[in-house]
Amino acid sequence: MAGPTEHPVEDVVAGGVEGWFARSTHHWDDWTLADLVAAKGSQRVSLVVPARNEAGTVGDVVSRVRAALVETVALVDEVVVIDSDSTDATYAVASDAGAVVHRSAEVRPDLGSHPGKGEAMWKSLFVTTGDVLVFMDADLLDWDTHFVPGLLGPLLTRPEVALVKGFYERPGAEGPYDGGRVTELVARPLIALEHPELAGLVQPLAGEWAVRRSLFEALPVPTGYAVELAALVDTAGLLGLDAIAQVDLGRRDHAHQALLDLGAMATQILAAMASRRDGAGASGAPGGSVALRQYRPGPAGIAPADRVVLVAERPPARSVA
Ligand SMILES: O=c1ccn([C@@H]2O[C@H](COP(=O)(O)OP(=O)(O)O[C@H]3O[C@H](CO)[C@@H](O)[C@H](O)[C@H]3O)[C@@H](O)[C@H]2O)c(=O)[nH]1
Ligand SMILES: O=C(O)[C@H](O)COP(=O)(O)O
Repeated sequence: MAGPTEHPVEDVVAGGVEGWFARSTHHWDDWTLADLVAAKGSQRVSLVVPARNEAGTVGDVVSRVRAALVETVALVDEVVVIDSDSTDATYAVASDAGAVVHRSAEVRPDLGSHPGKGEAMWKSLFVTTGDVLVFMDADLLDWDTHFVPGLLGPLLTRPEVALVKGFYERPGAEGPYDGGRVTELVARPLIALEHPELAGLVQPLAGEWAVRRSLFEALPVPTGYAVELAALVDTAGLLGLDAIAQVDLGRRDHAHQALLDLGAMATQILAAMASRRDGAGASGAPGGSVALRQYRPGPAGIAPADRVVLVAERPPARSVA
């Protein structure tokens, strides 16, 4: 039986997406390291790794990138871990591996502190020196250092590109290009409904992406997990779709969150898109939260489990004194 979405895709997705995909989709080995070091010139590159309780994996991420891209070739100028309120040994492990480590809450304490990945990324703008920032998750299990030069390729060689998104094969229950549960059930449907121009992005939620500082500091930044989709939507709105490119990075696997935790991530993404749709709060004051009621087994049967999901956004960093 045909499913409800099985119409010819050309009837549904604007033709512009196909053109963008053809123009703006690259492969990580389209450039050699020598090409990229030459194209980099005097620009500075910062690798930023937001990390919350990633003591088991962050050391490997830092030490491998440093060995391949800082010590062997001069492509990355600094490896900065933003410790996002970790309660484990993330700070010490990352520092021992050679990263410059900052606790998110201690960066610009005058601006206050919020929990969340987006907050850590926003705070990175105040402690990094790169003209280009490359973000990478700290919980990577199956990955390689070519992710970083791959993400830099379009930024260093195409002046019109301001944001580069990674994509990869990722082992999933539904096949290698299963985007992940929130990607398939929240992000892609939202893109279909509200931002069909972004439908060419293979992994819109990927944590591996690169951006020019001049762009990232002009964007409002959700403090939680909506930072990725918001950056895509806001970049396309500000600079147009051709400011975005994507790169096939090969294969990647990461640690998986529990379904109910992904419910909180989905809530943050839906809130950020609602604020953009309704024109309220895209650069709004911090402090917003939503009560998410979920259910778990309790001693007397099913029991509600309420969690407070933070949906605050930071204003563009360049608007902050
Ligand atoms: O409060 C937090 C939560 C997470 N992280 C770090 O952010 C990275 C990604 O977090 P994770 O919980 O592994 O995210 P995923 O479930 O894998 O979510 C995917 O989808 C999210 C929504 O787009 C992206 O933010 C992620 O990078 C992407 O991997 C990791 O290094 C975390 O340690 C923080 O720094 N602070
Ligand atoms: O990208 C996503 O959708 C989320 O990170 C969840 O991914 P997972 O289903 O592979 O855990």
